[in-house]
Amino acid sequence: MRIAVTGGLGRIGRAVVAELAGHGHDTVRVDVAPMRGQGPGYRRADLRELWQAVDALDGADAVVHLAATGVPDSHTLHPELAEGATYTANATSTYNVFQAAAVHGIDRVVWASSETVLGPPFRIADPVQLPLDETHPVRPETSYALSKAMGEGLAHHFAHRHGMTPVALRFSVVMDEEEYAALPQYWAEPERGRWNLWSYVDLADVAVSCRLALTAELVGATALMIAAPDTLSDRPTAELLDAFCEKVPVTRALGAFESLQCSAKAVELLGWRPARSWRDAV
Ligand SMILES: NC(=O)C1=CN([C@@H]2O[C@H](COP(=O)(O)OP(=O)(O)OC[C@H]3O[C@@H](n4cnc5c(N)ncnc54)[C@H](O)[C@@H]3O)[C@@H](O)[C@H]2O)C=CC1
Ligand SMILES: O=C(O)[C@H]1OC(=O)[C@H](O)[C@@H](O)[C@@H]1O
Repeated sequence: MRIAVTGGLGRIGRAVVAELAGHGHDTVRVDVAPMRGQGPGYRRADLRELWQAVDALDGADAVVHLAATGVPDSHTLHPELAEGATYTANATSTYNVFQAAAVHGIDRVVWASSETVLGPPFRIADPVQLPLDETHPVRPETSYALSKAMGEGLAHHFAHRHGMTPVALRFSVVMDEEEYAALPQYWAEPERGRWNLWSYVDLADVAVSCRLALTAELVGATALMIAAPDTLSDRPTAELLDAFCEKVPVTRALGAFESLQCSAKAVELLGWRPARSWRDAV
């Protein structure tokens, strides 16, 4: 397959391009950032412009859409303005990518949503229930999360109107070996991980989830949690729940260090088997 990878020069994009190339796919990196030695594997495009998205996806059989931004609040005295810029950039780019896919008759757009659509950092409200899974209400607390939730809404429209089968992958915080080495320094302050329930996902496993989502047999728009099966913490999950989530209902028995973000649906629908844990590296 010939696959356009938006945000292909970014951190996850580079891993996805390598994963797809390793499985015999042709890739085109679509990015607003310039790439030295531009060639057939790269198209520069600012996806906030529809015509640029349409040009960039010409000739692709499928899309992995990773391009997004989080504008730092410190860019302005009024953080609401930075929030608006983040929302507009991401919601518009995601609309444009879906619309460009419709123009070219591309059915499968695999794209980066986020764990944050379900409420992290949980400053406004606690989770409704744990572990988090696809049955939890979508309750974004930030404009970045709102832009991802809007993308999930757009995906349903494009599935309904054009028969597309978009797959939203709700990545947890993406980490790699370098970051695993730094983890022990946070163990004295377990409260720091509460904002996303001590969850993470390995970069290489994320790349595999994108590849599998390109060919999984799915109907309509799908959204899937993508998190490692274990927590980032050295403390058992039951202890974390007692200490930091005592008021949140827990819907089932959990393993000793089991994640509070459940990816069982991705395991079932994609055949995704997250293979890498910080516990093997530290
Ligand atoms: N890194 C993480 O922990 C998580 C990331 N995500 C999502 O995964 C995706 C990829 O994330 P990363 O690789 O970490 O980000 P990154 O910042 O390393 O890469 C994003 C890429 O998108 C490009 N880009 C931004 N705006 C663009 C535009 N208007 N047109 C074309 N290209 C544009 C950037 O130049 C960059 O190369 C993003 O959608 C992000 O929201 C979701 C959950 C967790
Ligand atoms: O890129 C980031 O840092 C953020 O991206 C996301 O969408 C993750 O879900 C969030 O928890 C990360 O903090």
